[in-house]
Amino acid sequence: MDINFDLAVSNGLVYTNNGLKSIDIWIKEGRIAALGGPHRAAEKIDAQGMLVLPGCIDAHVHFRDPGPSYKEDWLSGSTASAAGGISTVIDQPNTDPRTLDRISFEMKLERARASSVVDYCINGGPGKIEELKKAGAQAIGEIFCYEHSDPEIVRILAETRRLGLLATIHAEDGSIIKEMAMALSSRQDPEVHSLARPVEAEVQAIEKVSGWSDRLHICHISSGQGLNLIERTRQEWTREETVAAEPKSAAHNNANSRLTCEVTPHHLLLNVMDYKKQGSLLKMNPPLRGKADSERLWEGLRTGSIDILASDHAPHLPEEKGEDIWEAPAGVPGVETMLPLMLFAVRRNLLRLDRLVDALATRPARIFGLAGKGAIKVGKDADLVIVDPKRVAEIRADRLHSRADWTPYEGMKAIFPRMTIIRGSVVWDDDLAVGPGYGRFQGAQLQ
Ligand SMILES: NC(=O)N[C@@H](CC(=O)O)C(=O)O
Ligand SMILES: [Zn+2]
Ligand SMILES: [Zn+2]
Repeated sequence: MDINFDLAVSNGLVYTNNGLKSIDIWIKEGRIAALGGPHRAAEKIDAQGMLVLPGCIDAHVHFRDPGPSYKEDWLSGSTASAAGGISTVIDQPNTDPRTLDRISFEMKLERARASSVVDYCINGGPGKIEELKKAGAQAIGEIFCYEHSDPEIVRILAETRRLGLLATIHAEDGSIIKEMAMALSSRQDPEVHSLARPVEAEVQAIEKVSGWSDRLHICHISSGQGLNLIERTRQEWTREETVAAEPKSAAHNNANSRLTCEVTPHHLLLNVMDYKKQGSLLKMNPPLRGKADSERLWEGLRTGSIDILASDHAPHLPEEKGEDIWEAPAGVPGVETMLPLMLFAVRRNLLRLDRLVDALATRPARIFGLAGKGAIKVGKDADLVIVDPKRVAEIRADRLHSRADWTPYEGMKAIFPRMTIIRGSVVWDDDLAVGPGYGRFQGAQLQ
């Protein structure tokens, strides 16, 4: 028999579109070329006793490069990703300079090209949207609602929609935050951050943007009320669709796929009570809420009404975060711990494995238009995560790879992947196994 394939991943329990199967994966030229054998391959990875999942997509990371790269850069951020089973990231535009036009986009692209070890997409901010589209922006956003006036947001959403791009929204209304912050300015306890950015700010922003566009992705929802509003809006949009003269058929015209949303691990696993132990380290936007909110978010993730998990990996150094609660920068790291924490959640029966794969691979690939990614299927990129479901470990910041150098999940149990494979090459095997720049741009234009 000829050696037809470059690599075989054998004897694993493989997550296919038809469920978990004991099946061998045959890889050629970076793609999945066959499922099931027998065939012959130049190299073989024995995945006996392992789960083999599609490589995960983190649709929301802040890699700080170009910009304050002492907090993170493309190499450190992508190494953390690979170690956490993330094979593709989508980077956000609030870098320095902000990614608002072709020049700043290309500057970031060049840095990612030189350093990223995982595949990547780059979002454009609400600047020169047409230019950003041509440069290969995956989506526009996250659009920080609290940074813009209502008419500005209306204009940004209209232009984004006209150009056929997806608008991703950081839904917090600025006027509510301003008012609350003023009223609370004498308080110094960390909880004040959650009070100054109340649930109403999230609800109000979602309410507004969903009246201004009919295709939106809401980032990092934090509250039960926010989720309830998303669900109600989908129902309204569905009713409008049913009475519309032209029946809409394509999946993208369905109200459920026109209004999508994401949740972060921190809004699921942490709540305002955790300020007691971690104080201003837990300052992030949107802020932590009560336990009832987290429970409602878990429920939304389980039912699929929350489409995807995304980390909102927002690294800052602990010494910066320890400042006065009003002055501390907002954001927590999370790209490396997301899949491991959620695999442990599956073990605890908080989430089903099929929903986890849907939320970290299938749906992000669909929502962000990554046709070659998101499934173990012939023809797709051979992006695989190999997991030993029995290997439970405690999270320790000194074993993680982000320059942030701390984690809000210290001591929590998690299941880190054994190996991450991207386009048929082992990228992570308890250590980095490729050189800087292995990752490839997944944008529409410049592949
Ligand atoms: N989530 C955060 O608290 N901070 C993010 C920005 C953002 O996503 O809002 C950051 O870039 O630091
Ligand atoms: Zn945000
Ligand atoms: Zn963000």
